[in-house]
Amino acid sequence: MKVGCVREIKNNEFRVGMTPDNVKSYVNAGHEVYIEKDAGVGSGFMTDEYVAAGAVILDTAKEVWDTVEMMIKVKEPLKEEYQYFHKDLILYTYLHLAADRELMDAMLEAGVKGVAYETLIERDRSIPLLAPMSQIAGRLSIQEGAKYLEKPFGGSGVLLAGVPGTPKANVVILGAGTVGTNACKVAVGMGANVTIIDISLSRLAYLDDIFGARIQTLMSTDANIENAVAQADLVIGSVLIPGKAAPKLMKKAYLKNMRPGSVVVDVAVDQGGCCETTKVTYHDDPTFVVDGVVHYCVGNMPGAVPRTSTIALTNATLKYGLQIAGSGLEDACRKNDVLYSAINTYEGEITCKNVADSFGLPHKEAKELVG
Ligand SMILES: NC(=O)C1=CN([C@@H]2O[C@H](COP(=O)(O)OP(=O)(O)OC[C@H]3O[C@@H](n4cnc5c(N)ncnc54)[C@H](O)[C@@H]3O)[C@@H](O)[C@H]2O)C=CC1
Ligand SMILES: CC(=O)C(=O)O
Repeated sequence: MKVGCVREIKNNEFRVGMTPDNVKSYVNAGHEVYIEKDAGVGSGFMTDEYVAAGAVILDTAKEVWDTVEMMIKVKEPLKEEYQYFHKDLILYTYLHLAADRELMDAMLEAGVKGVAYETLIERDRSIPLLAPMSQIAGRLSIQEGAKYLEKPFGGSGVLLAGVPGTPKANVVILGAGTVGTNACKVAVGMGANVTIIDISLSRLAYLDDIFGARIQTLMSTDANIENAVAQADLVIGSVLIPGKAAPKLMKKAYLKNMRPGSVVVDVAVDQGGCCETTKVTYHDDPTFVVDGVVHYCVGNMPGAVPRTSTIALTNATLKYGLQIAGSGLEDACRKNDVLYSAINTYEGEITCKNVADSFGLPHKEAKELVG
């Protein structure tokens, strides 16, 4: 199959869909690989490394889009990229369609086969193509939160760990999955008081086992969230219902109970965010203030540490990408039925129930359409 990747064009996005090592794996498996010139430079992968691995370098994104049968990206395509969509194109990337109706409509209109990293669910219910970026975003969320708590960045001037004789900062984490656990690890490591909230008691029990008395776990109820947030210096939004728009757990009214200069980092912004006041921000202007509370809502947080992120992401995407390229999407699904869960759009139909439900639209099961 002809596969390839282009340079990401989202604001301050420096990750790339394929490393030179990935190229070698595809070439060794008999595929042709096309890479846009300088696509990997932001992650420290130079064009001559791609050439040495066996890639054909093309000067423009258009040439790559027009050549490949499977496009391997990182972020959802932006409007400028919709012109390259066509029937039979396999688009293998993060899509987050529940937060982007325009993209979904463009993909449906063109008949694109959209394979979304974030909805590929393995047999053990893990989300292997989301997990590495969630690990990174979870760890970054505390780092960013700590920064925006600093007074010169608009924060309340609280140090997460405090010092002897002063209160530690209170960190409240909404969602105890991969982002939440990684945020918890860093916040505990930095010496903050951590409260973590989830609807899954088994998940809370797991965290209780891991962190013991160093954290407080709470069931996700409106009352628990409202009370915890009122005491919080830093709130991390990290809930997910795969494919679906995030539930708005953090109400606007709660902000008034928080100390001015407290910070909300809504990592779940890529699924629409779990705070009523969330709106998408970008790395070059990442925060805004509502009712005195600083909001950080960057949808591509791992793009800030692209070398680590690209390697972590492609470690996970390579295996499934080779399966799709090796047999074609349809046959690859028959051989590994886990792949059906990643197909969000297929020849003009929505094939992910949670995406369809987010817009009140019907869907068809990918298995029925693909066969
Ligand atoms: N902004 C960014 O750059 C990035 C954003 N993300 C996003 O972060 C979000 C979280 O991802 P993961 O941690 O990997 O998901 P996950 O599936 O590992 O964890 C989500 C957790 O949310 C919990 N949850 C669901 N509904 C809830 C509710 N009503 N109350 C409390 N908890 C609830 C689930 O039980 C689960 O434990 C996703 O939207 C993901 O796309 C991930 C990586 C980067
Ligand atoms: C998960 C995602 O969308 C990202 O890493 O940018």
